Amino acid sequence: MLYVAIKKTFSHFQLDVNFTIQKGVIGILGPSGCGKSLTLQSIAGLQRPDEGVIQLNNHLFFHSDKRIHIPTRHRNVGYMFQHYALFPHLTVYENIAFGLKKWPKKQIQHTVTNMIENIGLKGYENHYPHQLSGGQQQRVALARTLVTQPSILLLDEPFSALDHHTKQAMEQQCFSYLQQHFSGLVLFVTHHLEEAYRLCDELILYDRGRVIQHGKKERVFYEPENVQAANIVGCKNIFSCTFAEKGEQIICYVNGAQLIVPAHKKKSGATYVGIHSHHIRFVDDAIYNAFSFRVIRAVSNVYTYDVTIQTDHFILQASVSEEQWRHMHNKKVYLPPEHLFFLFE
Ligand SMILES: Nc1ncnc2c1ncn2[C@@H]1O[C@H](COP(=O)(O)OP(=O)(O)OP(=O)(O)O)[C@@H](O)[C@H]1O
Repeated sequence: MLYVAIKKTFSHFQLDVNFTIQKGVIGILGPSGCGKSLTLQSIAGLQRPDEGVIQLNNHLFFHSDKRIHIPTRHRNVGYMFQHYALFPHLTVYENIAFGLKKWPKKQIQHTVTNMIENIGLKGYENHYPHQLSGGQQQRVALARTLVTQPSILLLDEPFSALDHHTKQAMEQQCFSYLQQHFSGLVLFVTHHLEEAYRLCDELILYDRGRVIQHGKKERVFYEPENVQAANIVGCKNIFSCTFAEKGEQIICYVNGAQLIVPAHKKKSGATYVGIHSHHIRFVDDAIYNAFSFRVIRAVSNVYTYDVTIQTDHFILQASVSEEQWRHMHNKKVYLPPEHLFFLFE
């Protein structure tokens, strides 16, 4: 269990966050400069908050009222970031063994050899960092972090300096290694939405130094609380609306158009409605939520098209497959009620 409730003020920025996480891989997502790294640095003991509490299991790292601020070396935290430097004059073996100096020699040898095998670098023990690829260096960095058996792992965009292919391979290796060999909490900062969805169990969304939503990843992605949260999880269709309840349904009015939403999705006080671009469908016809449209713009990606379409009432961004793209032109655009969600401002 990790409990974080801290405040830190700089002249131009204020961090004021509060969250508790129990277990698993937790992602922190948010725009640049919203306080993600500052949070990780505070947990690691590299930044001292102005006030608050940080506690990992029974270990109090920081408590401003009690004047407790445990130094980094006594927190048993593994911290890995983008430009994590290996010692250039030490071999792979020596880099990984660096933090174990106080251990018995035999145990060091056993642990480091095992670790090198686990990260797939057997045979590279005597190589120096400059003799390794970026992905291999990052694996050594991860091994060096994990070999000390930290109670929590803090990952601050650790793979973002790698090329796309290496990054994906590293991610997969890293997280399957963690699944098998690491039972502690992992707190993972990323800008990458798909990465966050793939790798994390829970997500914490940040905006301007505050937590704006925290929950299971599916819930955060598919039921964002407010407009800012919807933006962070990549929702491109957000409309100001009013609505009226009618039995099992809600009629939602957007620029004069009516959208039907199931009543259980009601959120009192919400003033926006949203839908993800990949949930938009194209149909021959439907009783409701279907509109004639024209395509304003289409951008071809490797496997999909990002299409901007105009109806009489609103402009929509849809993400469609090549197959859908070929057959959509004589159809109507359809906003499935089950995929619409209400948002607070
Ligand atoms: N030591 C410092 N002195 C002054 N301001 C700081 C310091 N450290 C961080 N900040 C400010 O705190 C804010 C949050 O920084 P932080 O590095 O946590 O952002 P971030 O969310 O990790 O951003 P990014 O995604 O771009 O890495 C920024 O405005 C930054 O300038």
